[in-house]
Parts: sequence; structure tokens; C-alpha cells
Amino acid sequence: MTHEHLVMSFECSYTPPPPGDEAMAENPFQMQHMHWLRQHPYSCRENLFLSQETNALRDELLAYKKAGGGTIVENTTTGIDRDLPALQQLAKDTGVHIIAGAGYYIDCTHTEATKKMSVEKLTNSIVNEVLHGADGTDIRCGVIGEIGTGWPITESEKKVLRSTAHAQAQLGCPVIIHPGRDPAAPAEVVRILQENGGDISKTVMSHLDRTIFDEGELLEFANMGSYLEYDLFGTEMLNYPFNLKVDMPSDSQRVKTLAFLVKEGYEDKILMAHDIHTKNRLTKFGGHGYCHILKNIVPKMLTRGITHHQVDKILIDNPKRWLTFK
Ligand SMILES: CC(=O)NCCS(=O)(=O)O
Repeated sequence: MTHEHLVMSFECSYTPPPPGDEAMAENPFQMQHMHWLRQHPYSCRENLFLSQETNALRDELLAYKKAGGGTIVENTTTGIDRDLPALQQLAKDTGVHIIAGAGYYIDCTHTEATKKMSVEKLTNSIVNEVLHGADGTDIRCGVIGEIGTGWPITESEKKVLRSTAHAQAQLGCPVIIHPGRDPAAPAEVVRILQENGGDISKTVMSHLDRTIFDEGELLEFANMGSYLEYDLFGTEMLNYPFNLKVDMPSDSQRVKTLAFLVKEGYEDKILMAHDIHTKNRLTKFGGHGYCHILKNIVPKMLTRGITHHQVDKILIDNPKRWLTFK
């Protein structure tokens, strides 16, 4: 799984509940509220603290391993409470390989100090997180990202993107991007990375499920050469609070898009994940957990014209190639 979170907080994305539902936000984790939480995951503060669930995560990872999972790329970067010692402990306890992410999340999580840093300083900090260790530890990150960008991309985010490209040019390492919620956002990010020496063939564009809907636009973007990640499997909601114009697809629609991309020749570029970032998606709280793709989505893919060989490419070969330093 190339895009998950195990220990993070998503407080930066709190969204007040819809009118009339204010009280619901205070009393979240009861059976009768599970549907409400799926529809409004960001409207209950407690739901945003995955960082409080380390014990549950140990069980989640053991279940993931039992279902055939070997590795998770943990995309938590500076700004959403990365906790590398906790990740190291989870990896030791469960035997699941956890690859940590270097760099910075979206603008609203950049501190004043981060905003003042030069591109050179930001580059050095990212390179240091990969080569020597991050957050005052000797635990080294294995990818850069998820690098957060919004729409339009802010000046501070552009600086981080330039630094990401410079760091990637030095290290030959994998990069993963969180794009803004506009169909034009992924291509704009790729352009900035390219102009600054980034290697697009080793870059993942995340969250395409909520970003590009038109098939022609998707193929145009795919032609730019990045990995194409569908990473919100398990997320089904009517009103996507971060962009009400977006109709969040169902898992069936996601599988249909993957089958389309395979038919168009992009089987070597597709990646998949759940991007679990709220508590309600853990099995402890009635959610789908980290095994959903392996247990439920893969069998569905096989019934929709994607072969076993192509599934292996998407879940094993493509992640392996992306994660290998050049
Ligand atoms: C943690 C994170 O950034 N998740 C992405 C959620 S989104 O709704 O696809 O932007």
C-alpha cells in the first residue's frame, strides 16, 4: 500500500458539522453514529486523532500481514504530527515494513519558520530527513511526501515543491504528491517539479479519485509520466466537504477507472491504497481497515477484466520500482 497513515492528526482539516448536527460531533463512536461518521468524518474532532490508536494499529497491521500485506508507505509529513519512534515500534512489533515520508504537508500547516526558509534550506532539511534521520531521531525516511499542495498552489507550497525536486535530483529517491482539489492541479505540480529537475517517472500523483474525472483529461495527465494513484478506496461519501463540486466515487467506480487505465496501457503506472487518516476507518470502529483492498477490491478487479498478472503489477511491481532509489 503506497499511501497510508498509521500515526497522525488531521486537526488542520476540521470542518464544523452541518446545521442541526452539532451535538453529534461530541458523542461519536457509538454504533448508531457510524453512518454519520462516514458521511462527516472531518466534523468530529476526536475522529481526527489517529495518533491515539497505536494499540489498535498493531492489530490492524497484524491483520494486514495475515492477508498478504508486506509493506506500507506511511505518508505523514511535517505538519500533521509525524511520529517516527511510534512507526518504528509498530514495524518491530508486527514485522510489517513501514516506509516513512520526508517533507512538508499543505500550506496551513507550515509554521512561520517554515514559510521563511529558503529553497536551499528546505532542500537541505528534506535531504537530511532521508540521509540522516528526521524529527531529532536517527530514523531515516524512505520517500519524500506526501508533499501537500492546495489549489491554487501557494508561494510556500511552491517553495516546498522546488525543494522536493532538488532533493530528488540529489538522492534519486521516490516522491509522492498530495494535489489540490482541481482537475488542473496535478499537471501544475508536475510542471513545477519538472522545471526544477524532478524525476516525474519516480513521482506519484495521489488522490486522483477526487481530482480528475474526465477520461480525456485523465489520459492527458497520464501522458505526463507520473504514477497514477487511486488511494481513497473505502471512502464513500455523498458530500465531499473539501470541494462540494466533487462527487466522491464509489469503490466500484474506482475499479472501473482502473480497468479503463489498464485498457489504455497504463498498467505499469497504477498504484492503489486506502489513505486511512481518520479513526472511523479502523476496524476497531467498524471501518474497512488496511485489508480492504486485498480482501475485497482485488477479487472485484478480477471480475472486471483486470488479470492476476496486472493486479500483481499494481500491488507489487509498480510500488517496488517506484520505491527503489536510482
Ligand atoms: C491525509 C490526507 O491528506 N488525505 C487526503 C484527503 S483528501 O480528501 O483526498 O484530500
